[in-house]
Amino acid sequence: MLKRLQADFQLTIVLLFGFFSSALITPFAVYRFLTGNTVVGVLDTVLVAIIAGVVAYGWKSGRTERTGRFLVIISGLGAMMSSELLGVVGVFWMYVAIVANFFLTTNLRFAAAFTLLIIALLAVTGHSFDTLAQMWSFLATSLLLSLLSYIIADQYASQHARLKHLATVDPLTGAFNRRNMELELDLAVEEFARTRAPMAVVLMDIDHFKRINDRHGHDTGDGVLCRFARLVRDHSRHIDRFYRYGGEEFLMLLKGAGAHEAAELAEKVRRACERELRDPAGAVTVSLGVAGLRPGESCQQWLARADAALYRAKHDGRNRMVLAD
Ligand SMILES: Nc1nc2c(ncn2[C@@H]2O[C@H](COP(=O)(O)OP(=O)(O)OP(=O)(O)O)[C@@H](O)[C@H]2O)c(=O)[nH]1
Repeated sequence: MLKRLQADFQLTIVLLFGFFSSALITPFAVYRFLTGNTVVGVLDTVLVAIIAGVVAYGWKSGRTERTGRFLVIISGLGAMMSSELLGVVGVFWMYVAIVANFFLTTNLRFAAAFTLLIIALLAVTGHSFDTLAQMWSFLATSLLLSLLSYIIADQYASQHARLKHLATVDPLTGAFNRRNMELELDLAVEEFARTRAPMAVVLMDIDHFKRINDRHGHDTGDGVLCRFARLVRDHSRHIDRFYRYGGEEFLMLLKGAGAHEAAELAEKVRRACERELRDPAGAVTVSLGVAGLRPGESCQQWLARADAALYRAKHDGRNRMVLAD
């Protein structure tokens, strides 16, 4: 669970929002029932149940962004409902909804548009306010809070993206680094156990790379690594994850693809390298080992089979792809 939260910060926000909003609304629901306000009590209970259901959906499906947007709509409608039913006392919940909206989704335009819509609806209908002064105060403070929340969320998102890039990407080749690879492979094994959607890895190793360094220098070696990384990206799907495993060894994780589909991609990459990857002395080739994830297999066992396949590709003469047993 911790690994998933570490990899998906948006999911952490969704879970925290779900937990704290339910924990805060539940005592109010009980209070409404005890004081005879059954309608609001029932609505609060339904709201908590919907939030819990949506958060559970997000956790199970992994569709964090969609879940966040559902929660934006639910929290906005919930705050509007409480304002309409309870009057100015209920309006306080609008402030919680406004701040939450800008952090539950990364689509800040959607958050801003929806927030402005509910603020406008509440102000225009005017039922929730006892005086015109209250309505204008709400309008001014809620718009100011929306603006500040937007600015902070926007700043936070760009800083988070920059830090994430630094922490997860290999600066030379632009591939994801090994730390990120280990985390995502573990998550892929968990996802496979949950959904049974096929997963495969392709382990790739540039042939005689030491010779390139020795003959032409380290900078030429670096150039070959970069061109290789670009070639692999050009020949893979945008959902495939490409990591630098170490040195001149790389790994591709293919979600939703079985071993044979992965083997086709690996063969495409091999042929592309043979055709297009060059050092000053001529063609540079690559060897590849492919393994589909099997039920009950651990991450280490999966990688060991891909590694054994790569070893066979090297042993059988290099510049070839081998599918693991
Ligand atoms: N230029 C460059 N070289 C690197 C980098 N990282 C590792 N290497 C070199 O990659 C070479 C790997 O050599 P080996 O593991 O012997 O493999 P190889 O020569 O490719 O031989 P085979 O894999 O058996 O075909 C070593 O000489 C490392 O110094 C890097 O970032 N840049």
